Amino acid sequence: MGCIESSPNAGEKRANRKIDNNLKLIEMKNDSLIRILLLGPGESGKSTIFKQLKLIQDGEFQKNTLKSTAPIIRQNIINQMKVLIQQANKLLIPIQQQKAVELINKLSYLTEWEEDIIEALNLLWNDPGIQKTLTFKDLKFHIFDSVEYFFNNLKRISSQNYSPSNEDILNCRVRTVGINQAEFKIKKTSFILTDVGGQRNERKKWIHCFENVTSVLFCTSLSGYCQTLIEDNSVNRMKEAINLFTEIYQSPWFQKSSIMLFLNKKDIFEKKIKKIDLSTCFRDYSGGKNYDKAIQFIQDKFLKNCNIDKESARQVYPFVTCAVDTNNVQNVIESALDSIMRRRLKDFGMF
Ligand SMILES: Nc1nc2c(ncn2[C@@H]2O[C@H](COP(=O)(O)OP(=O)(O)OP(=O)(O)O)[C@@H](O)[C@H]2O)c(=O)[nH]1
Ligand SMILES: [Mg+2]
Repeated sequence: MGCIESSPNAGEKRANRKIDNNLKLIEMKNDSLIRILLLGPGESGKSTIFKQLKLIQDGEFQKNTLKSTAPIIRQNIINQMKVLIQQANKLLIPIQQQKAVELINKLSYLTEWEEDIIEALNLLWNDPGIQKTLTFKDLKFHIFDSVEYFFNNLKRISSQNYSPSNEDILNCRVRTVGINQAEFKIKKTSFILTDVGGQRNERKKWIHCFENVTSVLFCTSLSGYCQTLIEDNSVNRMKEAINLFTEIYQSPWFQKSSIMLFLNKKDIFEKKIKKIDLSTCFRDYSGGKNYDKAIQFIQDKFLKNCNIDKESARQVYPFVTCAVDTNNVQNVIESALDSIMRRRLKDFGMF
């Protein structure tokens, strides 16, 4: 007589599923570590996100970071004042404090500031000519986004025992040359994060980090819609970022990677959009100086070349971010990590 095998009851099925899932989890853990690659054009905020993750993980910046960043911040300040002086001359805007101009123009790399330098910087920052020149930033010339932040904190930064605050470090600008990598553990998820230089000449090095990427975190500056590239002042920054994003999305390297789109610098964008219409960049925009409409329009422009409606296509996860705001980055990163983990579980057939 043949033996009829009884089919498993609901309890057994549940138990089997649990074993299956546990095996898949082990397989998934063994598969490889999560690798996240920060990509995007220059000055979009990649390294600021990288710094934020260090801060979120460790709770504070290390002493050697504080020590090495202080002179860079002071150099940022001197260099940006030189830019303002040069642009005032170019725009034929008179500067009253000519002695201060001479002193600042003479300076090269400095680690300490003497009293006369501090005074010259103060006088120049309050000079009507420099303030007038500043109103032409973006439209006529480029200057660091953090220029106002640092000059508004000049008194503290010029003090003798100055040690940078977390905010100072996050606002400090150092162009990335080459590749930086670190391992992080946030919300029990371990991952390797790679930060690269975004300016055009740096992008040649990107290919070295393209293998086995779980997720690409593409950073773009929302405030770039009225700016041109440092590398080529005939190219609009936002248009360059959209082209780059499309290239990354379509690249064969990332066909299995999830893509996070960080529409960054929302704080700067919020102020700028009230003054400069988005139609200066996109003629087909007609939403006026409205923050939400403008963000939606930009997001659609980035996603227009991604096949997000098609079933087979990969998901792009857009986030509107402010990389200098630790709480915002923490929330966004946790949510991005959730999406990455969910996507991995799906890839391993677990839901
Ligand atoms: N206000 C504001 N400033 C930001 C934000 N994100 C970045 N910045 C500033 O923008 C500047 C450029 O940021 P980085 O993180 O150096 O840009 P990056 O993408 O790493 O640039 P590269 O290294 O040249 O590729 C820094 O001074 C940051 O402090 C933001 O959301 N808001
Ligand atoms: Mg960088």
